[in-house]
Amino acid sequence: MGGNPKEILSSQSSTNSLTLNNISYSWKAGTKALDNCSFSIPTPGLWMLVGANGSGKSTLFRLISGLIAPQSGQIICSLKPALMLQNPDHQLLLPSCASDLLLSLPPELNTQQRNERIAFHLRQVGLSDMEDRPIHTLSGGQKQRLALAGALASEANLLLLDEPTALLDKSSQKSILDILRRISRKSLKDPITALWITHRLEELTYCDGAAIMEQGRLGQWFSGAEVIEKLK
Ligand SMILES: Nc1ncnc2c1ncn2[C@@H]1O[C@H](COP(=O)(O)OP(=O)(O)OP(=O)(O)O)[C@@H](O)[C@H]1O
Repeated sequence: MGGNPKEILSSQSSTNSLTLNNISYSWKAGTKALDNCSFSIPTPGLWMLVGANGSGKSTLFRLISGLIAPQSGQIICSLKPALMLQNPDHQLLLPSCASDLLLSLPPELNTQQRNERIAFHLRQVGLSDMEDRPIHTLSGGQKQRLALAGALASEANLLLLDEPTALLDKSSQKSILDILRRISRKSLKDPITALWITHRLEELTYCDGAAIMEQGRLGQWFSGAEVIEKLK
């Protein structure tokens, strides 16, 4: 997919973790989904995107994750991305929690290291000792947390979360938000950078910054409270 010219750069020397310069993308059907979109995420943290249906948010995530290539502009990314979707059933593949996580782990680990990593990532998302649990017995919220554990097991440090709580109740929503806030804290040794698309405005109270997507462009970063005020 994609066209000319396209350029995705990986840069360890970049001072920003993720920068997009003048990215445009039109789907084959002719829809211009992104139109000269530019922004930077300067530090790790939990960053949220809001915007009307069709404003280009999911297309943006497909570009950052490398599933499609920009038709013009430049993506500079020094992080390893992982995409998380609304419905965890679209991401979980194997029958048990441990076997599913195994798929995401780096291949060079030995058995003991794999088991330790699986236990660690399950603990990280509040699913301690659930290695042998069949996935079909998990609640929707637990499945979404397992999908998150899979992203972390793959050593991704840029999580692209496309409405990850859209199908969840309030309590499961809060547990995912709490985990994301915890693993993206700047005081950690290796904090995660999370970009989170939401239509649930109450979620903006959890973020380090939020921006509004309009007609294929992302606006400037504000606090979550400021964005809630603008959208009222
Ligand atoms: N696979 C595709 N093929 C063709 N057009 C697409 C495709 N995906 C998205 N589009 C179009 O690109 C535009 C932007 O869509 P996109 O899904 O990126 O917006 P969005 O902001 O994520 O919307 P929503 O909030 O509804 O998820 C829309 O006009 C959409 O119809």
